[in-house]
Amino acid sequence: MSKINRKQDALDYHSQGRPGKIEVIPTKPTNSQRDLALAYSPGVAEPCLKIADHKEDVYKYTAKGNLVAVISNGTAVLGLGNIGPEASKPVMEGKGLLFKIFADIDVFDLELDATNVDEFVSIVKALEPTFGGVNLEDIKAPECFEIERRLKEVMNIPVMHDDQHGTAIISAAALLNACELQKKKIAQIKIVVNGAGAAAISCSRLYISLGAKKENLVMCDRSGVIRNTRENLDPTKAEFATARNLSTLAEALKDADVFIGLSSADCVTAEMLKSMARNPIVFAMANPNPEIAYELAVSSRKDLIMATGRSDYPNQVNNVLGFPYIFRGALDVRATGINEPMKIAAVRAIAELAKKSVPEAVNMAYNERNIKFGKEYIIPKPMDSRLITNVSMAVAKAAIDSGIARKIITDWDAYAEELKQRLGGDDAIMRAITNKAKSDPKRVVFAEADNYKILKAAQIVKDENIAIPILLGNKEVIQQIIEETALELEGVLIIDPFQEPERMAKYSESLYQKRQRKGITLFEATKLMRDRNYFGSSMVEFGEADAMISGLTKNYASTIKPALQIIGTEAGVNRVAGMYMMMTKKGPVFFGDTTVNVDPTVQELVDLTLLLERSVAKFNIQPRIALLSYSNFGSNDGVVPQKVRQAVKILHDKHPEILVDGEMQANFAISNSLLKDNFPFSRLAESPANTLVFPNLESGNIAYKLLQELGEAEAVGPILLGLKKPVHIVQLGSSVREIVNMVTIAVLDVQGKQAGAKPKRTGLLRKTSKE
Ligand SMILES: NC(=O)C1=CN([C@@H]2O[C@H](COP(=O)(O)OP(=O)(O)OC[C@H]3O[C@@H](n4cnc5c(N)ncnc54)[C@H](OP(=O)(O)O)[C@@H]3O)[C@@H](O)[C@H]2O)C=CC1
Ligand SMILES: CC(=O)C(=O)O
Ligand SMILES: [Mg+2]
Repeated sequence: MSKINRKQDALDYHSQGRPGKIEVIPTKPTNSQRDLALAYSPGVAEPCLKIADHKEDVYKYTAKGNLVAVISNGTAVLGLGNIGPEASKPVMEGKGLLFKIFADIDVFDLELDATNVDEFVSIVKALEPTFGGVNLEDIKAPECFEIERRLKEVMNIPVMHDDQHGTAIISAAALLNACELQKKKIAQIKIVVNGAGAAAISCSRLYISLGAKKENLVMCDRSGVIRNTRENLDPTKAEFATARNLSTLAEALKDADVFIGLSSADCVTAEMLKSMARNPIVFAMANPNPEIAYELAVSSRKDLIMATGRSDYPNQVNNVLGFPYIFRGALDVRATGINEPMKIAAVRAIAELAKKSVPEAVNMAYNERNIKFGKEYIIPKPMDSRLITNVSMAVAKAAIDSGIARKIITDWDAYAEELKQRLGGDDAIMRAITNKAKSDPKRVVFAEADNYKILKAAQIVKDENIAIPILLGNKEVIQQIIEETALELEGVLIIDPFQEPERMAKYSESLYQKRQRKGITLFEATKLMRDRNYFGSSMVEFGEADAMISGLTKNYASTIKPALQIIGTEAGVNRVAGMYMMMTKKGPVFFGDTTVNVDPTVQELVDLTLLLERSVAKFNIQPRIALLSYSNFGSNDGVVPQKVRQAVKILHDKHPEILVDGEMQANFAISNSLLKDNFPFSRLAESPANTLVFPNLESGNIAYKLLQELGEAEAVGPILLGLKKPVHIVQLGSSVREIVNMVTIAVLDVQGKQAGAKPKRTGLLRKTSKE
């Protein structure tokens, strides 16, 4: 069941919404007649003429310099074999996605119906005017060698067959580090390479150029050990044919120090590994499944270092660690190719990075306390944001030093900064937030667990280790949905309030104690407790869960009421509020209040601003707050501008340490220059606001919904602010992704509250002065 389910998830991931994984997005304004006249005819003729005069200007006026072609003919797709160009497209789109998120490189993936070498070479050669670089991918050996050699000869842009050189670079970095840890000298190690294709041949060549001895290397293909007595060997296999009297992989592995697998799944046994020399190194890199399963390998002996190509085990030796950064460095200096010094520089940079102390973000990303150089960390993790600076800069320097750069970098600090900036953006923050949640997952009770979307979200947060779900509802109904939809929620606690008389009584009594002077009798409290929002809130109140998620099937008011009655507000806060984190192209922007306070007074606006300020700071973001209206600093005298102006005055007087200003119009708040040019005195003149306080619920609510629906931003929220313990309410009809995001926020909220983060300032409160 589990496999079917995972497979279906992968299919859904690719097919849902816009099919596939990538799209093309314009980078210039396109909203007026003038824009179009510039973008296309007649304006476009001007850059055409410039480029016609001076070809190099193509880098100045077009996207060529940041555009890489990922090209395959589908003849060696992962370890799946010759499955054809169409079937290779998901992998190529996947590479496009990785190029973009890890190095901000744009990709067109091109799947060619061309297995003939001449035809393939002539098609790719003709593409040179379009691209800044070419990543050849999943093209089988031996054709791939000739294809790459010929293209490098005739093209003047970087061309790299990644299965050859990317794999060689990454695995060489890992091999150098593994040798160091196992106290082996590269010149002496006995290496067995299983596979004699694109990856295996290039890896072997690179190991030799780093000091390994060809006579110590034995290579195998499907027919076993490649011996120099074999007939009709193609020249690349012949290069590694051995004179030793060996025929099978099992024989070759006896007393070997290193196993390099670049072949196919499950062709190595535990017995074979047991026969290797002491402290062996095993890189089983076939994708998607390695030559020997990770668990089987590590249980075969204790002294080995084990790596695979997979992301779900330690030591992922996968070319994703290299290609984004190698091309980034090559493009940035407009290198004419990717040569040996650039490859060696990448090897060294990757190997060295693994020995440096790991930033907290990387520990968080992998939910580990202290990742450090050792047998289970021989190579950096793909989510390590230092890769872009360390590897790209090393590659760029090597290109300049070896004389193949057409653009010289002189200010390396500025280049490092530029590289870091490329990793910004909305996904980066959501990834960081998710990683923080994973570092210390919490128990989250789902009040509406008899709903497929909720169960699906529970499955995801469980699988991703974001939270420990607790499901509330009728057990049979929940089990039935789980079975019908093939979800995997074994071991997850399901609680049916009706089967919990003791809890019911305890919670009802507590509610009665809290509300007896507000019109609730014990009978009524018992009746209310049948509502799972009351029951779930009580679990949170009694510490039997850390947070509750609800609201998918009920309106906001009826979900928030139980939380307010049972849990109540933080000390000093007498009014909760709702905030959205809008993931915009300019980064995250926080909106408040979007869900609770209909028409706040001046003081309530002040309180709301303080609550938002504290909440945004918890995301490790310095809040830059604009109080919005339809007027700029007194330019209009309406009731709303006046209210906002007064709130700003109070904030400036009483909280001068907060970066807040207003009243101002929304475009002035978020523009880079409008405020500076027109109101240079503003406290926000230097850079745009990231937190927007709306004058009333209407405007906040309309603004976020418009942005969301127009596809301008993903909305994460509403994040309920001001409750003593975390209850978060998703919007009626939210998507699974939105629910998962909300759970992530809820876990973060628990972490913040449990860390004893005492409010620096109280939020929506009137008791500020007493605190
Ligand atoms: N982790 C990573 O980053 C990367 C991993 N890989 C993996 O490496 C593998 C090979 O890819 P690539 O070189 O591009 O493909 P190729 O098609 O060019 O080469 C495949 C080679 O593997 C050999 N082979 C296949 N099955 C076996 C087996 N059971 N025993 C011995 N040899 C076998 C083939 O032998 P024969 O010549 O007899 O047909 C051939 O030599 C794939 O699984 C791929 O996923 C590739 C690139 C990067
Ligand atoms: C990772 C990769 O490129 C492959 O397996 O082919
Ligand atoms: Mg590949």
